[in-house]
Amino acid sequence: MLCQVTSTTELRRVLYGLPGVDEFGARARAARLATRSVKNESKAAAIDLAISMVDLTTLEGADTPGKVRALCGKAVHTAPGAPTVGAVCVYPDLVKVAVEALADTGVGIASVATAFPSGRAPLAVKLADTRQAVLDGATEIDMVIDRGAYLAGDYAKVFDEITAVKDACGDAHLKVILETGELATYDNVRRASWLAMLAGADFIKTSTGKIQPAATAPVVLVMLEAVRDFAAERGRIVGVKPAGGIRTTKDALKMLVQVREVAGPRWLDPALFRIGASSLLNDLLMQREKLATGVYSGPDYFSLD
Ligand SMILES: O=C[C@H](O)COP(=O)(O)O
Repeated sequence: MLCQVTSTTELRRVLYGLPGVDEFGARARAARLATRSVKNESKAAAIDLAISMVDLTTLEGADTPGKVRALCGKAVHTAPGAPTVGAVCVYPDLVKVAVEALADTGVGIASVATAFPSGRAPLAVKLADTRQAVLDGATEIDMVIDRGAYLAGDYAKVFDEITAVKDACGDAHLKVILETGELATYDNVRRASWLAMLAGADFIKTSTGKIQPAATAPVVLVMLEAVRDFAAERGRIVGVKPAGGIRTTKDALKMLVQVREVAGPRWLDPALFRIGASSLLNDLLMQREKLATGVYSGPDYFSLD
């Protein structure tokens, strides 16, 4: 089975051949799944799984080396007996700081190369940004697609950019951010998911966290369907990363239910599902503590996200 397409004509044929998304159906199914709760006896394991899936993120203009070091400390020392997070996610110029702070911890180092968050830069600049981040030690690259080109129907340009960035990644994993809040329709979300996967994405990611709406339940559902169908039709497993506005344990656990029910249990693994979040970890740790001791320790007990 072919994972990738070999011509622009084939790319358009595959993308236009995708069935349209039943918007009402997607919203209704997402809402139905959101009413399902994780059973109490499985909750502790689900919270630990969610912790291991967090891409602990700081993407502010005011980020400092000290802030990144503190974030890395938190990524590793979550709570006694708790797993580390999946990765920290930082701007490219702070990758070296994270590499030093996370040496020998097994925590991934993700970086938002490619002129994040707008993606508005010449390809050569995006490739240089990517290569430098990888050279500095990033193990995962979160690239943004060119939404302008996508919305203008120039799928070949978006495809070529993703394949070029994938090439520049070398051994680093590539997460492709669709910025679904700017794609306007669920059909676009499905088509952009397929485009990214055909171009070689290791993960498809909803959002930069800078645009609303971000990781809504129906959008995540459409993307989970896309990776499931892509695996069935093309034989390659691609991960999913919702990001943006995910702040509570309740939201994270609802996502795990969606993952299991829509994509399948195989995706309940940090190698295939991540949650990009700047302020989710504390709530996961608080709920974990509450489950173990019966009492809330309060937000002051934990360092700030
Ligand atoms: O990639 C991750 C996002 O930037 C995080 O967004 P957030 O600050 O809303 O959690």
